Parts: sequence; C-alpha cells; structure tokens
Amino acid sequence: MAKRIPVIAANWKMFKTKDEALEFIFAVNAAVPSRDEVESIICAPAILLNLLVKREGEHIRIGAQNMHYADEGAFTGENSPAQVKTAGAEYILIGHSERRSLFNETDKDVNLKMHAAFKYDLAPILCIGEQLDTREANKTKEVLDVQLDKAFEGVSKEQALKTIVAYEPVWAIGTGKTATPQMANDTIKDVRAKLSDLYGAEVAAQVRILYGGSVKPDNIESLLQESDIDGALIGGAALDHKNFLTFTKAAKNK
Ligand SMILES: O=C(CO)COP(=O)(O)O
Repeated sequence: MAKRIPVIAANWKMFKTKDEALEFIFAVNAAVPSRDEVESIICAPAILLNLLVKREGEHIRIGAQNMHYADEGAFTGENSPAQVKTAGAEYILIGHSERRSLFNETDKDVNLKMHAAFKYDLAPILCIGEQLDTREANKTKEVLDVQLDKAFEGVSKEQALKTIVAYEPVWAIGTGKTATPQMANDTIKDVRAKLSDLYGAEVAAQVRILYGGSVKPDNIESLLQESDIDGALIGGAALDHKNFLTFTKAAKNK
C-alpha cells in the first residue's frame, strides 16, 4: 500500500490583508518541502485566492474556505464552485465547525458541497468534529459516524479517495485545549473504521485524515508521531509563516 503523503493545511479564517498574505507566501514559497513529500496548503479567504495563486511557488497549494453548492445564481455575497476553481484553488474546506455553528450549515449542505467540489474538480477537505458535551457523554463515535454518513452520501469510491478528512473536536478549536495525541489518534482510527465500512479497507487505508484544534509548534511532532494522524489543519498558529514552515518540516519527518 502506498504511503499516505502528509498534509499541512493552514486555515487563515478571516485573517490577513493583501500585503500580509503576500509577505507570507513569499516567505514560505521556496522553503516548504517538495509536493511529493508533504502537501502544504493555504486555505485563504476567497478575495485573496487569485493573488496567492499567481504567486504560489512550485510546492505550495491553495484552497478556499467555503463556497456555495449551486453552479450559479442570485446568492449575494457567495462564491460559486466555478469561481473558486477558476480563481485557481485546488482544495475546498467543507463543513468547518465555524460554518456549521455560526452560519447554520447542515449536514445536507455539506453533502451538496461535496458533490459540487467533485463536479468542479476541487479536492474537499471535509471537516468533522464533536462538541464537548458529546465527548463527555461518550458519544463521539456516534456523532462522527452520522456526520460521515451524511457527508459521503452518494459519493463514489474514486471521489472518496480524493477527499481529505479533518477531524477537529469543536472544544479544541482556538481554545488552547488540544486533544492528547492518543485521544486524537483513537478517534481518527474510528473515522478510518467508518470509512472502511463505507468504502472498504483499501480505500480507508489511503484517505488522509488530519487532526485540527490548537495545533502549535510544540505539539505538532507528538501528534504526527501517531499512526493514523496524517497531518494537521491549523488555524491561529499557522498565521505565522515561521510556524507554517515548522509544521511542514515536522510533516516531512513523519
Ligand atoms: O479551526 C481550526 C482549523 O480549521 C483550528 O483552529 P486553531 O488551530 O486556531 O485551534
């Protein structure tokens, strides 16, 4: 079985002006590991995509953070899949917990966006995660299984293989609370088991599954040492280009 190439994805959320984005990309372009060693991705606000795509170095990849699932239409303020694609993005974050909780995105929306991503040849980074009360009630697997069932409804094996899953416990996002590496790995193993139920063991063994939630330079190595954690989706700490490079180097050594 081919090795799973590690992924480091920065989620810039609603941070960085044009000048700050340029400073970042010029700082990391030549310094990240090669694409066949690590997939180094910047998920940027839509308005910065084109700027970054024009300047991305050979080993950097650009993703968007959200899109509408419709081909086009009267949806003021939204971006279509074709707009994201033709801006040059290769990846799309789908179902981030901030989209789910602050913008009322449902599992159905997530599924429609998955299909829109495949239609426009964008690789989905599908975000799933549980709330604190779910974890405390020992219902994490149950909740994640439902999120996965719904997100992957109607998705083929070939499409599933193009998907990156990001497990982000909601209680660990931006809080400074990280799941312990072992806790994250155990949950990610459950996610892989669910993918195996849906698509078979061979597909499940190839899908990259990331951890996200208060990843920092001082915990990235211990997280990546775990068997099933294939990389990280990082918010706050990845706004700093030096940290981003630290994360990509840690992934190269996985
Ligand atoms: O939401 C996240 C990445 O998508 C995680 O954010 P933090 O790394 O800031 O906790």
